[in-house]
Amino acid sequence: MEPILEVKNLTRNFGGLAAVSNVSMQIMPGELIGLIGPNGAGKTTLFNLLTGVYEPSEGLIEMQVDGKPKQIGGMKPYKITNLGVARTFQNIRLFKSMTVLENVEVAMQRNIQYGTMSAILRLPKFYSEERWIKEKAIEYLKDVGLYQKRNELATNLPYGEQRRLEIARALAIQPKILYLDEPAAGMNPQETADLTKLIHEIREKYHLTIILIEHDMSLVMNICERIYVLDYGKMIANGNPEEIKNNEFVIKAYLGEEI
Ligand SMILES: Nc1ncnc2c1ncn2[C@@H]1O[C@H](COP(=O)(O)OP(=O)(O)OP(=O)(O)O)[C@@H](O)[C@H]1O
Repeated sequence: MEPILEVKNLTRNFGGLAAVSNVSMQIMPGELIGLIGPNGAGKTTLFNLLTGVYEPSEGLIEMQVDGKPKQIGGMKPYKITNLGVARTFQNIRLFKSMTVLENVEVAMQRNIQYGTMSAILRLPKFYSEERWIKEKAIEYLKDVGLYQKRNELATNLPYGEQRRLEIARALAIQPKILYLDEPAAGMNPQETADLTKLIHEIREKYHLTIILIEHDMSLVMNICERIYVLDYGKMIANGNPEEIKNNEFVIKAYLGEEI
């Protein structure tokens, strides 16, 4: 099997600072990967490179598209989205004055505008685009457990549910790869446990490859099969949770912190 994503010697400089420095990664389809590292290690910058927000200073990002590797480093974000890449953000980005359902519908409409939903072309004529969007949006809301709240304003949802809504919006892109930036931030232990279950469920149902940045180590160690560790822009380790917990470079990088 070929990797769905391969990062080769990726570097991003900001002035004199290499926020991401000579990073390489190989991600297989269906993997659930953790990306960890102390504050300022370069995790968000790496996500921004992978999703087209930043252009690489050096290096390649190759994604498997139609059976061959395509260089996506430096492509516009919407083009990368089109290839089946979705993300959620550290600071939640919902349309707060829209309902929960409308938030997902809007994400789907955008996707259609960009022409990625070829499925819609195969619909019978009487089956309107609008109806199809609504049905799919409802399905995503059911997936994340927000169906009962579909008519509430997004802004009125508790924090943990807003994060779930972000995941529903990301699913509306119909992604192959899903990046989650600190999905458990601000969640209580019960919400975090529910989120863990949700991440597993959506991975199975939609055959996703998931890469998540997370400071909650118990979550990372619990659900990730493999973990990459960044420190000062460099990838210092890569392995399964047990290997990472016992890695001397990782222990040093997190000195004084609980791993
Ligand atoms: N647009 C930018 N311009 C200049 N410096 C930047 C920019 N974005 C990030 N940096 C710097 O790059 C380094 C890595 O930052 P980044 O936000 O990627 O780290 P992080 O691992 O996501 O941190 P955290 O866990 O605190 O979110 C930091 O030193 C940061 O100040």
